[in-house]
Amino acid sequence: MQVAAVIVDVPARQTDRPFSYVVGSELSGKLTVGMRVIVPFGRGNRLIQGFVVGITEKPLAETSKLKKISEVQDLTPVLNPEMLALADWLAATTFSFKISCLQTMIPNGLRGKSEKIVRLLAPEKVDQSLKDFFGQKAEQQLQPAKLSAELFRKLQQARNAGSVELLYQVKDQARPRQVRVVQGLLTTQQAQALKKQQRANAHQLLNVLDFLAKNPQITIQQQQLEKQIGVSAATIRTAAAKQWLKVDYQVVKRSAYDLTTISATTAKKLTSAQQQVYQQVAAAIQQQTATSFLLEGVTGSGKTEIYLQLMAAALAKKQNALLLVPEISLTPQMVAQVVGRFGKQVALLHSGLSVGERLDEWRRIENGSATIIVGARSAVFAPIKNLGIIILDEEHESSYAQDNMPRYHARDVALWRSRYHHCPVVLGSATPSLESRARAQKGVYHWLQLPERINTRPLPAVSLVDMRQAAQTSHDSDFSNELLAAIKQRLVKQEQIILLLNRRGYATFMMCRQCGFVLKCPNCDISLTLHKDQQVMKCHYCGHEEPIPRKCPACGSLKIRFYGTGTQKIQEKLQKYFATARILRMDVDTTRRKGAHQQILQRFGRHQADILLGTQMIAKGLDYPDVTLVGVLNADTSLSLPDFRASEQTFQLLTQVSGRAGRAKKEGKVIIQTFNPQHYALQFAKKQDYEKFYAYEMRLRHQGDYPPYYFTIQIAVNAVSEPAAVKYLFKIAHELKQILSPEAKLLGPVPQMILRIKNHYRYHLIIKFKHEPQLLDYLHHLLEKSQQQKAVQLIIIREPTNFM
Ligand SMILES: Nc1ncnc2c1ncn2[C@@H]1O[C@H](COP(=O)(O)OP(=O)(O)OP(=O)(O)O)[C@@H](O)[C@H]1O
Ligand SMILES: [Zn+2]
Ligand SMILES: [Zn+2]
Repeated sequence: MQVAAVIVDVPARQTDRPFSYVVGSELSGKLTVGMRVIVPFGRGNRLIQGFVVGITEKPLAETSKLKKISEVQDLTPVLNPEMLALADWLAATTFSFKISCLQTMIPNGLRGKSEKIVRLLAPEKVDQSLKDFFGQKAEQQLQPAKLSAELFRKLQQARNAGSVELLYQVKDQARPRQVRVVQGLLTTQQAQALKKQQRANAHQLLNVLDFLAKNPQITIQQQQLEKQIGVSAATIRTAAAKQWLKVDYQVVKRSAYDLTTISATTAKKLTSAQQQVYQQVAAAIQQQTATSFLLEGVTGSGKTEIYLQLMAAALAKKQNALLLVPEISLTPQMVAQVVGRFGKQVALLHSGLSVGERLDEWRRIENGSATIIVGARSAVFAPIKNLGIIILDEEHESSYAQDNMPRYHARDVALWRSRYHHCPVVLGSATPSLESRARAQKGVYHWLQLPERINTRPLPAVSLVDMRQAAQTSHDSDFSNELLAAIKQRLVKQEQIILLLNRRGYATFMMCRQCGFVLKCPNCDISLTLHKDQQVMKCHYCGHEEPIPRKCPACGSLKIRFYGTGTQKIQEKLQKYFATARILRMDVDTTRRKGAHQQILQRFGRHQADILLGTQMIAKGLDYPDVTLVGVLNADTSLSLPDFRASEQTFQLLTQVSGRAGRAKKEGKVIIQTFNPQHYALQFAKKQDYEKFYAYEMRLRHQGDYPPYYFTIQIAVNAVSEPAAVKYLFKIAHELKQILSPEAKLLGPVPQMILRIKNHYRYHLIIKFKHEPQLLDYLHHLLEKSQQQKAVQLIIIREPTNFM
């Protein structure tokens, strides 16, 4: 008898292991490892999705108590052996549930959503309200939240009485896309005859019939007919009923990009500096060695062109290539470059795609019709076979680390896959993370450098404006006179400007000047941000919204003020200063709509706007020749965070955004406004001197026993009850003290920077260590035991991106 080991879709500690199911004879030969199945689970035998991770033969006697697989969802496995092995590794190293790892590897569209269905068994036994609920149908989807309490109670009673049955159904979230196509059934004469008889009274319909008759071979999308000839769907229905035309369905592939708008590009002749870098990596592609390269190249040094030619080298060997970019660098420019070079063999995976588009791209990768894959973090799991090279651009970006389970870093996964495929990895950045740079220095990574811009273009001159002094001469606390003058100058010369302000919204908090009251989120310990365009106060942590108060909620005074500055307010001010300037704003609020992000950048790229104002979204990857001024309104936002990486991230952000200026013929200039002009991160950013920054920061990290000198693990607990969280974490701290060696350091337990989010209290501790052979076992054991802690959530994060 065949028995399958199945990881079920119940993300919990208790169920984090394979369950055994009998493979019925009807499935024998059809089921293989890596397929999705539907299985009954638990006492109620509800149907849920699972992944087959093993199949064995067992004597019949041993299988009598086992449940049977209900359904197989795939004809071919969705997870190949590489992905299954990767999931094992990922679950173990990131303290994650196996099911979470498996699901991360497949597109959302294939993640089965379990639906509750109620079926009416005995219509004669139920009352009118239930009959109305079912209407003409025998089955209805059950969404308790959408039912009245009364109706829900009646359904339960009917279920107990046996007149209604409760079922579970698992469905893929996306299906192949189908469109309606139309084909004519009349000859030209027949269509003309109808016209004469005026039988078809609608003028447009006659045109349609005429068109179809003249093109007997054509099947045309109904939507297209509706748009081009202006015929309505109803008219087409009528015509179909009269057998004048035929309406059918056709499966079409959704596309992640529009090939018609992208022009082909050819390889540039590499400069000798580029050539040197290229040759070393190309040699590793040829020899199929899993070498890891750190490519440290200043902004505008031509890293992208090297990536493109390395991918071409892999293709020439009949191998495939993976290019990872931070979400926000997936700009129209990047897409145009890669698609322009490689055409329709490119697959794109990014969050702007619909569930269906993503699924179609994934299928193209899986069946080998896409050979070049470009995508953000999760694309590191793309089911590419025969990888020839992996490139991770802007490797220092924190968006490569996922902050919910599985808490993986795309860089680590890329390194794992490179070993699996025996192919090189290139980690590229103008400002590498300290970790990567330290590894390069130790020889763990092969270190490649591009110290100059293409054509020895100079890096832009950077000046710091001390906002403490500026306040004495400028009336505006957001804009110094220098910055305003520089903007004006560029506008006159019809050059472009990029402005960075790392805060969205209008004003960051509301305070009462009478009593000092600050309006906070009811669910989180954080003040609410004013969003003027939507006329609400918003919490940026939980999404809570409430009306803008007209008087103080505490004392009733009318003397309330909105303080702090967000992108909306800056946009308003800019427009006042420069009435005719065309300003684009790019932040979470303006890019929510699908494709909005692309549209904004396209308009800016075509020079249909003068100023691009935005949050850190605008800092990376942009390459526009007319941008000659970059302004940073408040460089201190990220500097003031209580985190050991605050300086590093500030330096990286400032260097990246500065690098947008003066990339072509015209000289670039950067103005950074700050209240901390003496801070080393700002001083080194001013000089754009990564080397000095690195040396200085490493010294501090060494003194403070921080990464990359120490490994770190964060243990966080969340609970509705604050004492429960505290008590649990102190118990863990106590146990840790018993097992850790004197060399290891324990920070905390302390409250996290924001103590309460979504009504959960958050405490954490940090372990810094070099070599603790017992620690990982203890942590796995701790997670195992944590299932008894129902009211407290335990989260273990290896190498957290911050200590907040
Ligand atoms: N070999 C070459 N000859 C001529 N122009 C080149 C060459 N290589 C790159 N360029 C051009 O130089 C500019 C900068 O290159 P690119 O955008 O690749 O830099 P980058 O290193 O990726 O920069 P960043 O880190 O700032 O994104 C681009 O406009 C690119 O087209
Ligand atoms: Zn008040
Ligand atoms: Zn909130």
